[in-house]
Amino acid sequence: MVRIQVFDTTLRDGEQSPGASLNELEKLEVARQLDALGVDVIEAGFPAASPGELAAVQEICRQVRRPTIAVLARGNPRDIEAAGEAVKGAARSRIHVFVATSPIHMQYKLRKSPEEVLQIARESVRLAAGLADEVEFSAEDATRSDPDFLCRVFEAVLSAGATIINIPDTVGYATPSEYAELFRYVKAHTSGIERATLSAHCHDDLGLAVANTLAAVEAGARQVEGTINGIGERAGNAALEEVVMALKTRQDRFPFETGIVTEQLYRTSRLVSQLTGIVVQPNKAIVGDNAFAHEAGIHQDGMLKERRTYEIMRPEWVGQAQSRLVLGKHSGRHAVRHRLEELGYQVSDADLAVIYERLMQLADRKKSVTDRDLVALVEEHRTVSVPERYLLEYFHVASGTGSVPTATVRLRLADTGELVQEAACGDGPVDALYRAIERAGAIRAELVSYQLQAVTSGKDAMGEVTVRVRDDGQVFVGRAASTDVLEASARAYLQAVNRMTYAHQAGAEAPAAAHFQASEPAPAPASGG
Ligand SMILES: CC(=O)SCCNC(=O)CCNC(=O)[C@H](O)C(C)(C)COP(=O)(O)OP(=O)(O)OC[C@H]1O[C@@H](n2cnc3c(N)ncnc32)[C@H](O)[C@@H]1OP(=O)(O)O
Ligand SMILES: CC(C)C(=O)C(=O)O
Repeated sequence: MVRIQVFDTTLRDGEQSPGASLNELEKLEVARQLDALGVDVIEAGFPAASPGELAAVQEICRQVRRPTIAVLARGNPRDIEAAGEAVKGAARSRIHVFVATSPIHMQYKLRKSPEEVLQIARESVRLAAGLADEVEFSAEDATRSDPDFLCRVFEAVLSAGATIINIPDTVGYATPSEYAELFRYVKAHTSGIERATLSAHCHDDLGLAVANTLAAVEAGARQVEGTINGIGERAGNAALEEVVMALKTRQDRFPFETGIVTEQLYRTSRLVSQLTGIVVQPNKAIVGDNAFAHEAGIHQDGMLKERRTYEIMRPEWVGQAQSRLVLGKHSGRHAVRHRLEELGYQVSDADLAVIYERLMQLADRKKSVTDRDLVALVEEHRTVSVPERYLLEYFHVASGTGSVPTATVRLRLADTGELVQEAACGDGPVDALYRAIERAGAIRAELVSYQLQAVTSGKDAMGEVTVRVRDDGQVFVGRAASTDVLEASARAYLQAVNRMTYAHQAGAEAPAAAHFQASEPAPAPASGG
């Protein structure tokens, strides 16, 4: 199978991302990881830029021996000699010479005529050819260059010793069909081009870098250039992990192989992100945290039945741990049941219906629902196993500095359907709430303890309230969780009271899990709350 060469320029073009500069040790660490990833060429830097850059490249050449080490140079003797000096210790070296060929670059930036540019390109490549194992030539801004002039330049550099011809879309201007057409044109109109490897180097100004790279491969490119996480000048370069996985996943379109150990992609992405400080967006293809996460119920159901319904790649292929079914307001019952089973809970359809409804209410209030949230809902539901006499219809609590906490509560009495409403003041909002509940339901219970704990962290964390009430020497427990701690407090209290009432009515003890003997050491009662 034909092999596509993977040219990684994270340490050169990637490092041109604002704020992404790496020191010598960091560059070496990335180079080692790129070696483990299996790239064919590491473009390690631009030696003429600074003595530190030159030293970093020299160290990479000494220590990273499998891949070819390339360095970039402008078309002038100073840059090319620095490049030669930098890579002379490499196991296999490449000098990458570039000269701009578009009218706008030649006229305004280089201030040179096309003939002068052609001459510079030829002489530079000739000089470089004597200083490294191989020379790559890039016609900067090729996609805005005159194609016939481009072919003349390529013929000149091929005869001067270049063996890799790069056709960069420097400013991310091309569309996929145009870029492919340019490759076909160059192949058809440049004599000697068949001896060279054609290379694609795309920028992402219009978000087309990966698409353009793949189009170039279809049109004959046999080297792809890019960076990890797509970092690079301006909007960045083609993301190598995306290019490589497109080639691997769509073998029907791209019957090629690469030397990439794809299982190393995620780890490489994390390292580059950590060292450059450039965060990977969660929805980033291949290496983003959500790349294999499914939130919508229909998708989750499909995934559970057959993962290929919604996944074209396995997360393990790219080194991501596993697919995730994220619980949230778009989740369906299949996914909730599945997660519960993974957490060790077998639930009946009726139980699932209740837990699902509570989960949806929670998801409306909370950005993400965690396993701990789900467990809290299940535990709360499991303890609500007696008929409820008092049902909470409504509550309102007013409290603040310098005011008397006041609560209004409306309960429905299950046996008669009657609605009862009362208000009360208290030492604190919870106290006021509990007094209002007691009045509305004509309830007599001694509050033994009140405990509030956060189930998860963050501003939208669920608070879980556990309440113990005592009557006739027996202690009854109620527990409820909600993002609103007052709501959790009201529901937990009513749950304990409902159990107590049930125990009295039935003339028997409430279910074992639902009460404790009075002798159980209980936490101290809440004060004021
Ligand atoms: C498309 C790309 O990504 S190209 C690579 C970009 N990378 C870098 O620029 C690496 C970091 N750059 C640097 O450290 C510095 O810019 C250096 C050391 C390269 C040059 O610094 P300076 O000598 O101060 O020049 P400066 O950067 O201000 O200007 C660039 C000069 O190079 C010239 N130049 C640009 N490209 C080329 C080229 N391919 N061949 C020859 N000359 C070139 C410009 O015309 C300009 O020349 P002038 O001074 O005669 O007008
Ligand atoms: C030097 C070349 C390859 C480049 O980075 C570009 O044109 O974008």
